Amino acid sequence: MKTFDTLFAELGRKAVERPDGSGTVKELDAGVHAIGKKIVEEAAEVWMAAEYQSDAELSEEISQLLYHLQVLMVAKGLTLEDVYSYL
Ligand SMILES: N=c1c2ncn([C@@H]3O[C@H](COP(=O)(O)OP(=O)(O)OP(=O)(O)O)[C@@H](O)[C@H]3O)c2ncn1[C@@H]1O[C@H](COP(=O)(O)O)[C@@H](O)[C@H]1O
Repeated sequence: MKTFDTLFAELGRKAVERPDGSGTVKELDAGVHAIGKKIVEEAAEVWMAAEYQSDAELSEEISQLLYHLQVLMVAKGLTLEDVYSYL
């Protein structure tokens, strides 16, 4: 099963290798402003799912929010340690 750390490593590789068809590359190219908007959108979907949808749907929305947060981390050049140091 993929974890937060293994997904982050995968996204870092995508950013460097820039494979065709990667949604991550497309999102990175769109820039921090666009990524930030996606994060806000996904956060709202998490909120709504928590109030009105199933646990499975909530879990999926949370996974998408985590993904977009990771894309922002890659876009800004942050490492996992940068974030973990505040946990
Ligand atoms: N975990 C994810 C992941 N979670 C969410 N998303 C993207 O986030 C978006 C989900 O947003 P929405 O629910 O709003 O769906 P949508 O409205 O149809 O999406 P858009 O129209 O905004 O693109 C979709 O575009 C998904 O492709 C993800 N895209 C990729 N990954 C993983 O990231 C890795 C790299 O992916 P690629 O860069 O695409 O190869 C792979 O392991 C993927 O499984």
